[in-house]
Formats: sequence, structure tokens, C-alpha cells
Amino acid sequence: METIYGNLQGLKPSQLKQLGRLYHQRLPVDCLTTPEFAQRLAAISTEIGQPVCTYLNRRGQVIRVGVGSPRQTQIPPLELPRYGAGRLSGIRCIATTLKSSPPSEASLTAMAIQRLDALVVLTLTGSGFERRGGGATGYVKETYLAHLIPQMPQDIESSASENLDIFWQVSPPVSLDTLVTQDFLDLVEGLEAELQSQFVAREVDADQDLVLIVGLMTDDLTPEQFEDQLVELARLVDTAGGKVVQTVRQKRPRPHPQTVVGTGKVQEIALAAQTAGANLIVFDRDLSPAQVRNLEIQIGVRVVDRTEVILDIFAQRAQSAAGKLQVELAQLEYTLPRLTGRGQAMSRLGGGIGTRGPGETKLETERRAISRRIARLQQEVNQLRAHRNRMRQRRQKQEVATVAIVGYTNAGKSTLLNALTNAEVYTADQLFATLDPTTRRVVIADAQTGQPMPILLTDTVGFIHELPPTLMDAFRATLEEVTEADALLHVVDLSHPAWQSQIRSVTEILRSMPIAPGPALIVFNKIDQVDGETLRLAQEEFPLGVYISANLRIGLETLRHRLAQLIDYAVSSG
Ligand SMILES: Nc1nc2c(ncn2[C@@H]2O[C@H](COP(=O)(O)OP(=O)(O)OP(=O)(O)O)[C@@H](O)[C@H]2O)c(=O)[nH]1
Ligand SMILES: [Mg+2]
Repeated sequence: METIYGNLQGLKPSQLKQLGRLYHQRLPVDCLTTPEFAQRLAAISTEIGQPVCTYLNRRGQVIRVGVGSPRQTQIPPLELPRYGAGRLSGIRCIATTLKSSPPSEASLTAMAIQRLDALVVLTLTGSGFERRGGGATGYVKETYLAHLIPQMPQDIESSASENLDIFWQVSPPVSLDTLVTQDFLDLVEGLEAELQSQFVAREVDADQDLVLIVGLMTDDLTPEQFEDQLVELARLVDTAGGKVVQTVRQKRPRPHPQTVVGTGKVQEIALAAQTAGANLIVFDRDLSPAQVRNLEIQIGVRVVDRTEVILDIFAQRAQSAAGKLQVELAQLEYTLPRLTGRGQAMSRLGGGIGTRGPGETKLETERRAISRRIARLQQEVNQLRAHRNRMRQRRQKQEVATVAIVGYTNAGKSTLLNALTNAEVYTADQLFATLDPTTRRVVIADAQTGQPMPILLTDTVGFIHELPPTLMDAFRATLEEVTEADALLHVVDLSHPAWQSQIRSVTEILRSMPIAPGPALIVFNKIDQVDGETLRLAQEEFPLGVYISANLRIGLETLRHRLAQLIDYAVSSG
């Protein structure tokens, strides 16, 4: 027997049989509905005292019958036969309601999420009768016809999601006789032509992911921390090459175990993604494979977490063989437990953030092949580490002091390295501009003797709060430079509003390293962008800090001097 969806509690076998029989009905292709079908539906709904929904395809076949509202019986987007920005799903819903009011916002939202061809809502008279020749009559009181209205991109940007009315249109109540005269094909063909032109208009910059960010404010976060993290996530998305089209926030004591956000919020996200044309949802926290699966089924758009965005940036950025190797390793380690989660169904949701990098083609291959590859990569990474070790030992033999430049991403570490050494390391107003550690020689004056003293300065990967453990591992090589260094320069972007918490993040990571790093000199950068108030505050809190502007080359003399003192102290004490 065919599946009846929704709440079947208390239904008699004969009633279930009547519902099941709806699957055998077939409507002419150019009709929204026939009077007979509508009356039959209304008759069953009246008898069981519950709303009933039927879903029909364009060939006039009933593909789903459910007891409950359109919201309760909706088809998960990934189970729809076709789903994409340029068209409707090819499915319409004919529903009954026990109220005599127009379709509710929840019903219309469900229509939008499924991109239904149309939603027909029938109100009931409460009674009717069976004709002698078969067929019910008199059960339908009035009808409403609702459908989506294609939006031009500029409308969406200006109206955001506050005014949902503009996304759909609902007819005034009309009689069933009037409704059945509506030519269904005319309606959907007109709508699809408009959708198509809207789609083409949007496709102009199609190689950019349109991203919807979801932030969950849990009890462990202050409002400021929460907003800072969202800003950082938006920057990560931007760095990965995506465009943030909307941000959805929810406040909850803790994440929902299945879907992170609550059920209603998932609907809101699905609708927002629909209307804003987003093709990627990015969550501000790490998601379990099951959560990703649940969310993707309900939203119908690819869902990734913060770690995946960071991995994607690393994949795009890594230049050296070593860097590429480590990114692939990290991606595979991240992918392996999630392999079953991303099945065939998702492949039609397309590429973009989270799908790039050397690991991409491996996604389809077997788990075992991936495990083997991980083992091999791990081995290569170990060899690489041994090689680095030899290099380092050679350096140590030369007895040249080494200094690692550390700090939060985008603090200006590479700019400082360039300024101090006249090197040409890639700098950019992006997160994670540097992925491969670069070491340069620089000569400063010895603090004791004033004699020229060569030192080695190493630029490192920027830190970020909650650096994913897979990445911590993969970038061990970079971090090793940190633990091996005689001393550290901790660069802080003083012009960043969250500079204090960034200092805390960095010191926390340094503290958690297996080998304690050497002494650090804290260097406040970008003072050209800082007001006097902030500068005074920082100087009060960090009297031993050095204040510079790396790109305007302000304060570098003092920095060299203090660096020499630091090395003197580090070498004599360690
Ligand atoms: N206004 C101002 N901007 C600066 C200064 N120093 C660096 N910047 C800018 O800050 C941005 C980041 O600089 P980078 O040197 O790439 O930063 P980083 O710390 O190496 O960043 P990652 O490698 O991404 O971790 C660039 O746009 C620089 O031009 C400064 O003293 N003042
Ligand atoms: Mg850098």
C-alpha cells in the first residue's frame, strides 16, 4: 500500500484506504484540479476531521498524500524530483483546511521552500453528499490559489526578508467552479519564464558562492563575542571567495542535537536561502556529519561549517608541495567520517566552498582508498618533518638565533617580515594570506656589544580562535617553527575592535603547545589606524609592548632594539 504521510493517529482502516485511493487518481495535465478530485479530497478531510494535502506532478499524478497542513506534510527539498533556482519544482499541492481563512504564512513558506508550482487551499462546508453515480459533491466551500512571484535580485536586496508578502501571491476566495477554469499550464509556464530571466540576471557572477551565514548565540557567549565571531566568519567566507547575502541569527541555550537551530529556524533558513538565491549555508560552529545531513535534507542547499571554510581557504592558498600535502591530509581526515553523509543526492547541489582542493576527486572514491591515502600522506608529512628537522639543526649549528612572528590572522605579520627584511612575502587584507612559513635572515645590532648580529625571522600561519584540531595537526610543521624559535614576536592588530580577545586566543594556543615556546615580545601594529584613546588603553595594559606601523615603517628602530634585548635574554636564560 502507498505511504500516507503526516499524523495518522486515530484513523480507521477504511479511512486510510480512502486516503490511499487518492494515489490512483489522475488529472488532465492542463488542470489545476478537477471538481471531482477537489470534492473527493474535501469529503475525506471532512470525515476524518483533519486537513489533508495531496501533491501532484505535471503529468497529473498524485505523488504524495498526507494528513495535516502543508507545513506538516511538506516534501524535503532533496526528495523533490527537480530543484534549482531557475525553475519550479514541478509539484503542486492541493490541500484542505478546517479554517475558513486564506492559507497561513506557514503554508506559504512551505510552498516557497519546495518551490511548488502552486498551492490550492480548499475550505470546507462541513457536509456534502455522495452522488448516485459515484463522486462527492457539496464539500468544498471556497478555494484559494497561491503561487510564488519571481523576484528580481535588486528587489530582494532592498526588501530583505522582512516583507514576505512580495514573494507570493494569494487569490481572493473563489468558487471551485471558477478555480477549475484556470489554465494550469498557462500559469506555470508564465511563472517559469519569469524565473528563468531572473535566474539569468543573477547568473552574471555565478562563479561566486552566494552564502547565507547562520549564527547561534548560545549561553556561553556574550553578545559582543557572538557578533565578533560572525564578522570573522563573514571575512573567512569572503576570503574563500564567497559572497555573504544574508545572516540569520538564533539565540538558544545550547545547540539543537539534530539540527543545531530549532525546527522553525530551519524553515526560516530554507526560505531565506530560497529567496536570496543562496547556494551555500555556512554555520558559525562545527557540525556533526548527522547534523549536516539533516540540515541539507530540510534546506535543500549545501551546508558547511566553519572548519570546511577554513580548509577551503587553505586548499586555495597552499603553494608549496608541503603546504598542499598538509591541506589534502586535513581535508581527507575531515571528510572520512562524513563520507556517508554526502551521497549522490548532494552532488546536484554543485561545487564551491568546501568542494575545492586536491581532496575533491577523492570524495567519491571508497572509504578504504581514502584511509590508505591518509596513511601515505601521513608518512610523507613525517618525512617532511624529518627534513625540516635537519634544516633546523643545520641552522642551530650555525648558532643563529631564530625568531618566529606569530599573531592573529591579518595582524600584519608578513608585512612586518617584509619591512624588517626587505623581503617580498605575500600580504593581503585577507585572513590566512600566509600558509607556508617563510624564513628570512635579518641583521640587527647585538644588545650587549652593538655588533651586527644576524638572526632568522620566520613568518607563520595566522592564528584564529578555535583553530580546528584537524588543522592544528596538519599545520604542526608551522607551529613547530614556533616551538623551536628562541623568541617570539607576537603581532597584534591594534586597530581591530577585538584586539584584546585576539591576544587571549593567541596566548591560549601558545600555552597549549606541547613544548613551551620561548619568551615573546608583544608588538602592537597598525597604530596609524588607531585613536589616542585605544593607544593609551593598550599602553596602560601592556607597558612593555612595542607600538609600530609595519607598512608605514613607524617604530621599527625601537622594535629592532627591543628584539635584540629579547634575544639576549632568551639565549642567556635558555
Ligand atoms: N593600516 C595599516 N595596515 C597594515 C599595517 N600593517 C599591515 N597592514 C595591512 O594589514 C593587512 C594584513 O597584513 P598581512 O601582513 O598580510 O597580515 P598577516 O598577519 O601576515 O596575515 P595572515 O598571513 O593572513 O595571517 C594588509 O592589508 C596590510 O597591508 C599597518 O601598520 N597599518
Ligand atoms: Mg601573512
